[in-house]
Amino acid sequence: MKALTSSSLYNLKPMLGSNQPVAPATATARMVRSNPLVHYANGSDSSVTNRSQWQSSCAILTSKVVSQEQSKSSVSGGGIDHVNGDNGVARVNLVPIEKSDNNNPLVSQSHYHLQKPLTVTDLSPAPMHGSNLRVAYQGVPGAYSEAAAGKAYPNCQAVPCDQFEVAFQAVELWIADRAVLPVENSLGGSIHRNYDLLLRHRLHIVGEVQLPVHHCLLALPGVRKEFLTRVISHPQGLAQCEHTLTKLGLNVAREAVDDTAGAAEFIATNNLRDTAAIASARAAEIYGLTILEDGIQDDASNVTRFVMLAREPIIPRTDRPFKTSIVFAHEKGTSVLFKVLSAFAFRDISLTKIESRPNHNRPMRLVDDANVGTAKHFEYMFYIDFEASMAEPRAQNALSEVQEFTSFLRVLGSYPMDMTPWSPSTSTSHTSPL
Ligand SMILES: O=C(O)C(=O)Cc1ccccc1
Repeated sequence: MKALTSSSLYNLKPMLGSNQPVAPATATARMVRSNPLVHYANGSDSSVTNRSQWQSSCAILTSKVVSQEQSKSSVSGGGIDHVNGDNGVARVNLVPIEKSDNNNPLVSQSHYHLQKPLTVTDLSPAPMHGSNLRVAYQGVPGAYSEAAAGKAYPNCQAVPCDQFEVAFQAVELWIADRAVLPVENSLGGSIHRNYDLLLRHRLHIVGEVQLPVHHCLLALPGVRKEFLTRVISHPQGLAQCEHTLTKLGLNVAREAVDDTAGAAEFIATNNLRDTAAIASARAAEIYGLTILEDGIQDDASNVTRFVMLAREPIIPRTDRPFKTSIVFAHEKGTSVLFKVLSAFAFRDISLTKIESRPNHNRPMRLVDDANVGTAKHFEYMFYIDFEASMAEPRAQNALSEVQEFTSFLRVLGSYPMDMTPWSPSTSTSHTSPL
């Protein structure tokens, strides 16, 4: 059960030329088969491929920030995905191939199929129901991100990756179709490192999932709490159970690892009888651990929000509630934030999130004062989520206005809101995908 690593991606890179539309699927098939895949039943994906209209409105709003990186990715990200549905990476081959010999057993049927001319049907975007969609997540089977992938795309193949960076690259290199990324938690707030990743890469948010997170304390069979000298988990897992661990008398060392299920796997693989993991009940099942304590999160309504990322944006719609995520920075100036907020308030657009984060590219603003010295202020990036679709004129107008006050503005995505009825977490919610 090996997760994708940056070195396994590196080995694939030479095969993934931008003018070789078939290569990614070949690489994927090989990679995916050697990796644990999780198949889910049913589901739907509203991804679309006819996106020229939406891209042009996106382009207006992001024209200030088109980077080299983006132009590169739009070259390799275009092509076949546009004509043949979101998952149809290898169904057509735009490179002319000589007609094959049908009687020749060496020529496979699927190869022959690639030579058929395009038809009108090929040009209409195929509805995407999540089937065969490869969703990259950080962690190993049993991780919450895997459950989030299953909730968003119930029919998907979840592709484990050893780091978030690798999950992003898996999508960029066509090894996966989506990446799933936890971005905030009801207890711990925003997961800032992941917001930074969103900015460093050019993937688009195409969906969100709110997942009730129900943590368990797991150990090898026969191990009792008194034996424990250490608890390991993802930093979010440790933070979300801090008080409960203390209440349970577990004043033992806490150690952070890359993901919750990875912690469970680590204990099982190394036969550690002095260590427990904070992870899901599903992780206990997969790695043969027992549940010492069930539901150890400090707050029963512990929810994590995940976003789904793709190479291309989806076309925003108005027939269901949409959310839009943006990030912006502004040159120094008074009341910019007030003006930005009023652009939404005047149009009755509700904000669901606003957050600032020091700007890595321009961390400091120095203000000289001859008499006193040099004042130093952090420069900030602002992240805003608002409840409107970019297909709505009020959202387009608000962003045009925001653009006037800002030096940098990027639409991270306009996507359907997760409207599933809310229920507190239960241990069964993680024994199988939702
Ligand atoms: O480590 C995991 O399982 C994750 O998916 C990240 C995470 C950790 C704790 C709560 C929510 C998500």
